[in-house]
Amino acid sequence: MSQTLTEDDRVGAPSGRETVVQVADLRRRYGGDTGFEAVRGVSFSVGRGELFALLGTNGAGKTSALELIEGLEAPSGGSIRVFGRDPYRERAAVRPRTGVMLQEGGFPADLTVRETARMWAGTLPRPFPVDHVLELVDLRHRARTQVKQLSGGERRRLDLAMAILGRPEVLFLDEPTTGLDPESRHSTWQLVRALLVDEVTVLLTTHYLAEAAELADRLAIMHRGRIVTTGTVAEVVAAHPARISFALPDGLRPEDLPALPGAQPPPAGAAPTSAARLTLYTDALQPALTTLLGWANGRGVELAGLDARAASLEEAFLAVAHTEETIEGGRR
Ligand SMILES: Nc1ncnc2c1ncn2[C@@H]1O[C@H](COP(=O)(O)OP(=O)(O)OP(=O)(O)O)[C@@H](O)[C@H]1O
Repeated sequence: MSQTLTEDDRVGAPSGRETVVQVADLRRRYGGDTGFEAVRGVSFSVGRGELFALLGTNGAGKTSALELIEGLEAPSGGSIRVFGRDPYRERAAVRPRTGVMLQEGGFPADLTVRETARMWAGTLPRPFPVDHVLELVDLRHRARTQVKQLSGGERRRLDLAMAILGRPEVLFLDEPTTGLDPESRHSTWQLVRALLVDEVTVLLTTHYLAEAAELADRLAIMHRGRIVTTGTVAEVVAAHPARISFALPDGLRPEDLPALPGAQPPPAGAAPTSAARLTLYTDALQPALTTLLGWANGRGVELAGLDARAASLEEAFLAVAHTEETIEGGRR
């Protein structure tokens, strides 16, 4: 059942770019009408040349949503448009313009890397030269190696090569750097950045928050089938309190400290603070720090190991993972 997009849904991506992917109230139910609903009303849009990251706890519904947007299945509710078309019903028109990197590539194990790439290139209307793509993912030196002899990380890079071989305008990357060593992960990020410069639109799922922080123009954090929070990395992080931690000077108790501006309780999922090292939370970091340092200077005490920082994406993620409350359909 497909739901019609409202006028509001048709507006461009928040960045002001042309909207390439538009998802409205997307739903996916496994096992018929009474089965489990893995995606429960997800809405977002992605502009041309933008990278949108779908983050979430295990089983949050990221892959289930991504597969629908790739056009592999029809949604049980809601609507998807890729280049203004339905990726499932109009698959023949949409598929040649997309590149898909699934969690498991599943290429024949007995073929070599180059044979695999040539075979795949043969199915595409205007592929890049095979060796150029193998070079991009640093597999040229493995071109004569059978797929079954590749390491896990090399297979992942072959999956990426196959996803970009057809010069896609939209690229779906489902956990593209899982199993890659740090160097390969960084080269994959560089490659993705180069694709973004070329105006390729990317939808990414990842468990590496650093990857999302590095690459994403905007992101959504999913939990139990819904988007709980969405925005740029800075927007998502700004909704969570900053942290100040230090060793409590000898002879002082937490009650002796001044009241800090914007003081907040510890967020859900925060590590417990120890008696020796105090951690305080505030949504007004600069005034809180000024108050604390003024107090310490006035008393002539040193706050050993003082550390003050804005919330990280990881803290925002942990808070989401611990919350039961969700915003229906997400914010845009
Ligand atoms: N074919 C299926 N039949 C029934 N339930 C399924 C099926 N595929 C996935 N699910 C369920 O749907 C939910 C969402 O799974 P999905 O793989 O989309 O989550 P995810 O966010 O991608 O998780 P992960 O981070 O672990 O990859 C899970 O509870 C999962 O068990």
